[in-house]
Amino acid sequence: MSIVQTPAKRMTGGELGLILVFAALGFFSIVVAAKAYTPEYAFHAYLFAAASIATVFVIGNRYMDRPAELPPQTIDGKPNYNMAPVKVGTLLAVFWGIAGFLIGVIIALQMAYPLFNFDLPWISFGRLRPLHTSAVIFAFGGNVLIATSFYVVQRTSHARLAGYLAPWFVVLGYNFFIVIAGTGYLLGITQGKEYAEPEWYADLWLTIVWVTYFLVFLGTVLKRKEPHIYVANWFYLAFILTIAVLHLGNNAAIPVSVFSPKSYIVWSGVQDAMVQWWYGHNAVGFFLTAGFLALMYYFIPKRADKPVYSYRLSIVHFWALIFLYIWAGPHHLHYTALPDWAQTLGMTFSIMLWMPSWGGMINGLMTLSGAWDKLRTDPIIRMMVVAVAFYGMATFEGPMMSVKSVNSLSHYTEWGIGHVHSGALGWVAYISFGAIYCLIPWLWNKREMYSMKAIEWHFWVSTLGIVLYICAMWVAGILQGLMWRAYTALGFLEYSFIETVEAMHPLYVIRAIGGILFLAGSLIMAWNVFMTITRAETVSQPSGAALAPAE
Ligand code: HEM
Ligand code: HEM
Ligand SMILES: [Cu+2]
Repeated sequence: MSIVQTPAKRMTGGELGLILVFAALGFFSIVVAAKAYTPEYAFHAYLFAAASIATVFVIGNRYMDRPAELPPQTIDGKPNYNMAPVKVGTLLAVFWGIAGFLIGVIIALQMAYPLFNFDLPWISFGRLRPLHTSAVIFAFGGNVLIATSFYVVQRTSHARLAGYLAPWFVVLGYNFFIVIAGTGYLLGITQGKEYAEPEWYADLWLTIVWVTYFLVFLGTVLKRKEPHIYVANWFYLAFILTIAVLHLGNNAAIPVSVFSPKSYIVWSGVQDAMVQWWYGHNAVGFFLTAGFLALMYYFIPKRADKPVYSYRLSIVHFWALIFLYIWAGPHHLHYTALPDWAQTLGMTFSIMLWMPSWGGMINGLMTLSGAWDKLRTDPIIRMMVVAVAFYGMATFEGPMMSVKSVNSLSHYTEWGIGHVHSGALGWVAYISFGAIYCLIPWLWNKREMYSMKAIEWHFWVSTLGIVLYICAMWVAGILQGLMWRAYTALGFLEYSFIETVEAMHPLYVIRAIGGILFLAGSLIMAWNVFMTITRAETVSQPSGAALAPAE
């Protein structure tokens, strides 16, 4: 009789540690819930408690079910990639995208027809607006960035994602932050800082998740089998690191009590405004720009099967972009109490920022040189190239709007909203859609997306939506700005405020129609994603992954 020796199964330090930490957090949350000052805060404490207890059980079950050995780093000499967190992140991105666009459509309708506020505080414009911005930027954009970064860093490093539970903690912990933030807005919990609305406890949680994200990403880069760190990874690293610094600086707040959701920011007066827009502007620069440039640098060359146009240009524009963005924040505070020199500094750096921005655009577009026909034949490439073109447009418009005399017209008007959405819909969402269309077949081992025809439809329907949206907002913005500053011969204001509001109405209706088209396009994408995963033809070697990476 022979005895087969199996290694004894042991809990890893991470499993045991997380079980203990979450058990403690669950207990602590119940205490906080019981003593909370407000029912809304108690609700959040219960959510923390429920999520903590669930996590303890999930980790325990996972430990019971798993073999004694952890998954190997390589199988037959090939890296054993960890794609499950990437899959979940990608699907969550599709889900949150639709949720965020839908809320965008609702607030667009509310601006055209105030009736849509239904006299309910929870869904009034003031609460839904931050829900929209957070859903599209942090929930949709954030999941796209986390999922693609975990995919790209593994493939370009030829290494399995660092950590065993850590990648799951990042994906699920981040999405828990989104739930706390979003439900908080509906219940009226906010610290009132644009794009940084969540209160202190949500911010603390995000800090822990984000540091883990940084460690997982960096750990994977350090394990790499490739001598080079591929350019997309520099952009991801800049994004992760800078967002951490911005988040800490702009949320330096002291809570009233651990039993209260309310906190007070340590900065005061115009310093607070300056820190807020140092944060806000660089959230655009590092979340909505650097992060998505990483997508551009991986998915366009990969899909087009071409190397990046210029390696040198990518280095130059990377460092220039990082150096210049950090100083441009004051362009959000023109003609305020901020010292004049700071405003001029912000304006100057914004104008300089045009160059490295277009450096990136040129590098993205020219990657297609010699393969321009793909624009006609491949709707996925077309979507990504249009995204880069919109990036170029938004980064031309931005420097222009940062010039004080232009800003005196554009500030406070819908022009800003037009600028935001040419960047957001045209650049951020389109490059994300392109990446999702590439990723889904690669992750689920399919030859292609289920329906190319549906991608064509998505492209054209949403392009029409974007054009309606941003043209309406440009007209609205300039009209608004000119009406506000029009004087009569006697020096009185030519228009009462309500007249300017009335003039906006048709343009708001057009914007809402544009938004509905954009939302419709994303629903087509969701259907296509579902059909690809469930119905499309499976291949043993997914087409995209077989190509040599474009290092
Ligand atoms: C169906 C698509 C969308 C619609 C209908 C929509 C609609 C709106 C509306 C009505 C506002 C408020 C405007 C105002 O207060 O005057 C807004 C603000 C905003 N949206 Fe969207 N949106 C959409 C998609 C997106 C996406 C994909 C992003 C980002 C990736 C985005 C980012 C923002 C931001 C950052 C603001 C705040 C702008 C500011 O304060 O200057 N939106 N959106
Ligand atoms: C060189 C690049 C850019 C520069 C210099 C720039 C400059 C500006 C300026 C001057 C404003 C108006 C500030 C005000 O009057 O309140 C603004 C607003 C904004 N921009 Fe840009 N922009 C750039 C690129 C982008 C891109 C690519 C995006 C999106 C992906 C974007 C998103 C936004 C957002 C969200 C706001 C609204 C902030 C708010 O809530 O008030 N920007 N930008
Ligand atoms: Cu800015």
